[in-house]
Amino acid sequence: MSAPATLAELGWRNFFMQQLDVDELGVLTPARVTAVHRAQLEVLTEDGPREVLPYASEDDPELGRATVGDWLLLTDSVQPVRLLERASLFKRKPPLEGRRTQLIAANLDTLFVVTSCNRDFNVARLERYLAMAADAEVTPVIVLTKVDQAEDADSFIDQARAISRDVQVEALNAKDPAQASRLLPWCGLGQTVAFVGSSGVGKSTLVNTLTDQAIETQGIREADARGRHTTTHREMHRLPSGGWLIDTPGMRELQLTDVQAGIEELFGDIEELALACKFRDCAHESEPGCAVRAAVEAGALDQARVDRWRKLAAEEAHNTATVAERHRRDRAFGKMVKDAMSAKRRPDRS
Ligand SMILES: Nc1nc2c(ncn2[C@@H]2O[C@H](COP(=O)(O)OP(=O)(O)OP(=O)(O)O)[C@@H](O)[C@H]2O)c(=O)[nH]1
Ligand SMILES: [Zn+2]
Repeated sequence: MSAPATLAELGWRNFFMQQLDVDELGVLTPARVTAVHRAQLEVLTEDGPREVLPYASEDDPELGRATVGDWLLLTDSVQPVRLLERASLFKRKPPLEGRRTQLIAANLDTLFVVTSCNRDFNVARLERYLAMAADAEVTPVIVLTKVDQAEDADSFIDQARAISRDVQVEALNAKDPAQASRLLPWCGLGQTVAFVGSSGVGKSTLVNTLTDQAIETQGIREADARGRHTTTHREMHRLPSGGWLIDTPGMRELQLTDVQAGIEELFGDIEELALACKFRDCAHESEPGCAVRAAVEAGALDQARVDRWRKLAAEEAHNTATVAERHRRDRAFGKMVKDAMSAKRRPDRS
């Protein structure tokens, strides 16, 4: 797995090549970012892995920061020369005003949107994922897992197909290598993919089946030069089929992003109705003066849509809380590191 890869194997293509001047061609080394840390980036070049300093373009400090999947141009120095324009980018607006946009992953080719043929299946959520993929300029593929456990897998497949004619749907048993291999056409040489979907839908199972090796949730164990297994921080992993899997916390949280905007867009009519409920904290169940229930009873509103809206809104409330909580913890940790670093640096300054 740590054997050097050619540029093409790393995902290099004309789109990136064209961004180099003739005089840069022989001099600068293209490098793909495989992990982002506070103080350094892990990259892969044709000659193997390297560590360089984080990079931010002066022209665009907001979006011009190198993230996982990005292409950088290097000299022998640890300071990258330039960030190449991206073919695609997953980013996320910060939940708080004034904070920087979070860059999640760059230069993905395919986003596998995974859901199961069971209660996880949710058309609205799928639509939201597809919208995110479109926004990032990445091709989405809907993957329906657990067909082996569903009595009526066809009805899920039909519903998924009905969402968009432009989106391919693959229905499979994630545990069966022969069926999982139907995703291989998207995971070929130099292709970069990622999996998104709720917890428990079979993302790890699919990756395991595709890589035919045990992958721990915390990190992928890769053999080092001596054949020892070491857990690396790498966030971009090579698949045996020649593709690259991007697996980062940000990617895993993608489902939670900008959900509020999505809910407003998909269920704006219901949210508006809810404003007319007698009680501000109306659960739209048995409260008197519930405008939402009244609309359902009058046949103006579909109960199934109301249920979907309530489930999504509840999920969003839960997720926002957990993300906010995690960010609080991250910030506390970040501060601790910063304090420790400045304590170490202080003697040199004086
Ligand atoms: N029978 C069957 N079981 C499946 C299938 N896909 C996943 N499972 C099982 O469902 C459970 C959850 O699968 P995971 O692969 O851990 O789900 P995940 O999406 O990675 O979940 P998180 O790591 O929490 O995000 C495991 O016990 C799998 O064995 C499938 O297609 N068929
Ligand atoms: Zn109500």
